[in-house]
Amino acid sequence: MTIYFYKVWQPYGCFSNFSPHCIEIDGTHWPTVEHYYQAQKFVGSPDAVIIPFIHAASTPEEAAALGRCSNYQIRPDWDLVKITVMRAAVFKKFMTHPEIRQILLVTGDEMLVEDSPRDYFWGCGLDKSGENNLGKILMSVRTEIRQMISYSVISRKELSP
Ligand SMILES: Nc1nc(O)c(N)c(N[C@@H]2O[C@H](COP(=O)(O)O)[C@@H](O)[C@H]2O)n1
Repeated sequence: MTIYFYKVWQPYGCFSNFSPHCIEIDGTHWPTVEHYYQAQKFVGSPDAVIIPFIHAASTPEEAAALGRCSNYQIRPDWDLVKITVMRAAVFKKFMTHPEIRQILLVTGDEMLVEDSPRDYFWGCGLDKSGENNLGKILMSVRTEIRQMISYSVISRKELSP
């Protein structure tokens, strides 16, 4: 059975990048994956001054609005790096928070799909034909964490709620 997720307050809302699960990457603390992801659009760009404002945004929605503002110039290699950037952040989120790691692992081998009606890249889009790259990342993170458990890189005990 395919598992659809989208908004934070809906079932499996912890799979959304807008969920309130902080991450630390390269020594910087980010309130959500969305804050980190949106800020990375401007690393090395002429508009890098926007990064601290995205970092300080009071909600992920605000961070996303700043990151999507067409007045600011995105780094030229963004399309090449955005999947790698997103995967690193999503992996960090599920390594940091054992309670949602457990939710992810309990989905077994089910297909995970971001049910965004507008986003055909990260989600499946309105007609479900989208690329679902966020769902693919979550499934790949799930596989990686499972492998780490079987190699005992993280202990089974650590996975107990
Ligand atoms: N929960 C949620 N609410 C929204 O309004 C969304 N658009 C999304 N999708 C996420 O948006 C991010 C993509 O942003 P860009 O289009 O690249 O600026 C990404 O995190 C999607 O998962 N989710």
